[in-house]
Amino acid sequence: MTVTRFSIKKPVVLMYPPLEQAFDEYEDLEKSYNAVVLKIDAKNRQELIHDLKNKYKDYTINIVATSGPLYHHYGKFDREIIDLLPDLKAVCHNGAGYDPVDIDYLVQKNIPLSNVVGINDASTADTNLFLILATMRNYFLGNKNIKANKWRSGLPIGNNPKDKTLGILGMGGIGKDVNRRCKVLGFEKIIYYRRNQLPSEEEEGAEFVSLDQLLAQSDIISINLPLNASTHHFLDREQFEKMKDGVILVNTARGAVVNEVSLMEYLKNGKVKSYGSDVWENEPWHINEELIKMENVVATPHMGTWAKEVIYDYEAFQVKNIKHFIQHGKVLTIVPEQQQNF
Ligand SMILES: O=CC(=O)O
Repeated sequence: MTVTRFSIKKPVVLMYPPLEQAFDEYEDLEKSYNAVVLKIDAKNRQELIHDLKNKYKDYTINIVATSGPLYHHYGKFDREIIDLLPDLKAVCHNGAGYDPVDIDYLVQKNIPLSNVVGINDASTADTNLFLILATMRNYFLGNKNIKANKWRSGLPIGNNPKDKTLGILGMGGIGKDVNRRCKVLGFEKIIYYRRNQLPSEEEEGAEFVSLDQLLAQSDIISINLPLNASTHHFLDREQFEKMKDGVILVNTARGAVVNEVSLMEYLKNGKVKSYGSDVWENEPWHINEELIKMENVVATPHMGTWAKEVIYDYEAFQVKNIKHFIQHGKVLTIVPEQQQNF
């Protein structure tokens, strides 16, 4: 297939690495959409800035394909980088959470940003479920014990979901999938908090409560809020004080939704019994080592979407957004901050 009616005649797509799976989709972008795909190979932010000023200076880069790992290599896709791209018309992010991109600056510049919607829900909820069970039943300590030839010696006894209340903080796509999975585990009650109550068919049996009620009633709190300016350190001392003694926290959202320094105090004094998390403030290179090494912390390195099928679908979805923009001058899944403008 050759697409002929472009709203951008000679699209140039700058790609932040790494491409893991959907090579065929990117090839099609080059073949059928007449696009030039530039794959960044800079080793760090300084090199990237140097390349944008020199190696790529003669390209009219219209679209940038960003990804979570870009942040690991180059830091935020922010004003400093965006200002080096005078022909930029759209940014298509390969991820549901787009905190590695400076959305405020894109809003100011009227440049649309798309993210990936829906694809990561089930896979992240699976990780959530793993962390809930690992923390409630101490499977992670059991794993350590048996490898040290200690069987159950010194292994604290776990708890079942029976008689327990699970609180889901943030009931978007992932929160809803957590609810579906946890319903079969036999919790006494599943409650949730979000800005607005969901229609009952989307609640699927979970009960809408206020934030304070959720903090006070939950035995396990599942954190499923996106990270943005209003959710940064959403859980801090004030909220920990309102929780039940011995509460368990599980986080597959973003590390910085929790103030990790305060959390450590509450993990040490036992108010928080354990913390299961896939996400960390300042991941991946500057995570709080003291926190991840604590006995009552189950830590995984952001594996919520780390499944071959999800990565392929993410990349293919990103390409779909790019193609749509090339053809129609619009992205398919504009982020909430820009929904009124595009
Ligand atoms: O963390 C995963 C994502 O934002 O897609």
